[in-house]
Amino acid sequence: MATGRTYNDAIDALNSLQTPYAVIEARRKAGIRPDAASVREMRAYLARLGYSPPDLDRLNVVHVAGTKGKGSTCAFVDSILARYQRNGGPPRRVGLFTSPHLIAVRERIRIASAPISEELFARYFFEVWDRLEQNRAVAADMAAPGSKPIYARYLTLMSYHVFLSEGVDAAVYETGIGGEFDATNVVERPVATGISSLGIDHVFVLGNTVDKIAWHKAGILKPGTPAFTVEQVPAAEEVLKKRAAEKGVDLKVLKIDPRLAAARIRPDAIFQKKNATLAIALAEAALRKLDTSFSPDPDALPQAFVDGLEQVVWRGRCEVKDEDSVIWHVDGAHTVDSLKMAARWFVGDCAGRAGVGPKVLIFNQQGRTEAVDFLDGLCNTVKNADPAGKGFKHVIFCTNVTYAATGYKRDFVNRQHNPADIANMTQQRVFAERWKALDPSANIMLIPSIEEALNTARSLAEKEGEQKAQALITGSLHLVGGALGILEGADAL
Ligand SMILES: Nc1ncnc2c1ncn2[C@@H]1O[C@H](COP(=O)(O)OP(=O)(O)OP(=O)(O)O)[C@@H](O)[C@H]1O
Ligand SMILES: [Mg+2]
Ligand SMILES: [Mg+2]
Repeated sequence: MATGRTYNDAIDALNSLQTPYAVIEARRKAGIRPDAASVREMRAYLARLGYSPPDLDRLNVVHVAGTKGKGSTCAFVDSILARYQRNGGPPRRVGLFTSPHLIAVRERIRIASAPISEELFARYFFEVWDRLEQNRAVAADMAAPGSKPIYARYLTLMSYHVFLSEGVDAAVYETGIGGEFDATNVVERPVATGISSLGIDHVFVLGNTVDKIAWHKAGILKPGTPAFTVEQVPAAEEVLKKRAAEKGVDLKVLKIDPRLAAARIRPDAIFQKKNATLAIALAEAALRKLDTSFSPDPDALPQAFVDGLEQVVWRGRCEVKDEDSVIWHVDGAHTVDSLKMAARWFVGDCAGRAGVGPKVLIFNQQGRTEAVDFLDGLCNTVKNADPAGKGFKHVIFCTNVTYAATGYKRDFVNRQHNPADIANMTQQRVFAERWKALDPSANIMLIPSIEEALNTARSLAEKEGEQKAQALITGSLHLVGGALGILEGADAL
């Protein structure tokens, strides 16, 4: 481990906690999946830090699981609570914990909607590090003494320390993977729980059908805590209801909130209305607990709610950046369903602009072999929306390596993928093959880094046209974060 104690040192130390590719592969082959031991382990680390699960009650946690829309829902809740507080109500300080990060690791831990500073991150990171070292013997029966939790668990643990130390009294938590065995599931008495849209993702860990996946997500439901979800496919809804009943939880399945008619949410799409509906219910449940004078109006949203929904900032999702030669459409979708949403949003936005130039796709997804099946919906949605049936003119498959010359930005170092696959662009070749079958007329390119992919799209646009090219960057939040970092300067947050 590095001897310094700067933010960069903290990120290097954190990266050393990533499970290496070889270990992941060995586990996968042996069929080892996370189980109840992971939450036990989190409790042990919490004890080494000097906390017990009841201490987390001070955070008044709003806990969100789901396949898609978790982060968006959490950002809405955070934004609503922030506006409510500015109007003079509680909470005093709102914390937000999300994953993954887009541009810098510290985005995952926010206070008052802003990522904690590099200084604060470094300080708390090493406080956690030292306490874990000093208290190796504590709860040694629940986690190996001397060990540190893996990356995502470390950040979860650290977030509790940050929020408790900084006087946060309402904290919105996005689960990492699943729910039942997720690191965030050490919280025992959240003030509200929510399950956003369910679909297929993380099949190795969670299972390959939506009912198995629903089982995991329902693991965050807690007796005595108000629980909400949005309308789901029947197989998922059935499991959620069954598990809720087993726990004695009254799970409310929400239809799109009619009060949303008063708020202009972006994008104006059903999926986002579902996220907003869930967020409203969660914020209302949290405020009932935090503010005895709060009582929801069934007919209208308070202004703070409307403002919170309209002014939320949730980067990397349905973003447009208008440059001289290219209009960049940026969205971090990375499942079959969400990529269809992203494609629909892209064609809708292009259709709303005068004089649309050639369409360019920049796509990547690393480490998931099933990602090749993401392409069909993406390709067809764009082709079908065009009166002449034309799809993307240029299709660029790149890696998630940020820069051509210097490689990964520190915050994006990822030891969980096979380095040989990245060097050989193995996955990108499979994508190219599939796209050729889907749309033989497309100009398909393999480009080794995000920086070069953006430059290629720009120079194609400059060479070809009077009209601006329309580029869609999607498939991976790492790709999108890297691209935004380059488009805005590396420290843009
Ligand atoms: N309810 C939804 N249903 C389907 N797609 C959605 C939904 N909400 C958001 N999306 C799409 O998924 C992308 C990611 O959204 P968000 O960050 O809210 O999800 P998430 O659940 O936090 O995902 P992850 O943590 O796995 O990246 C968005 O850019 C959008 O394209
Ligand atoms: Mg996910
Ligand atoms: Mg997320």
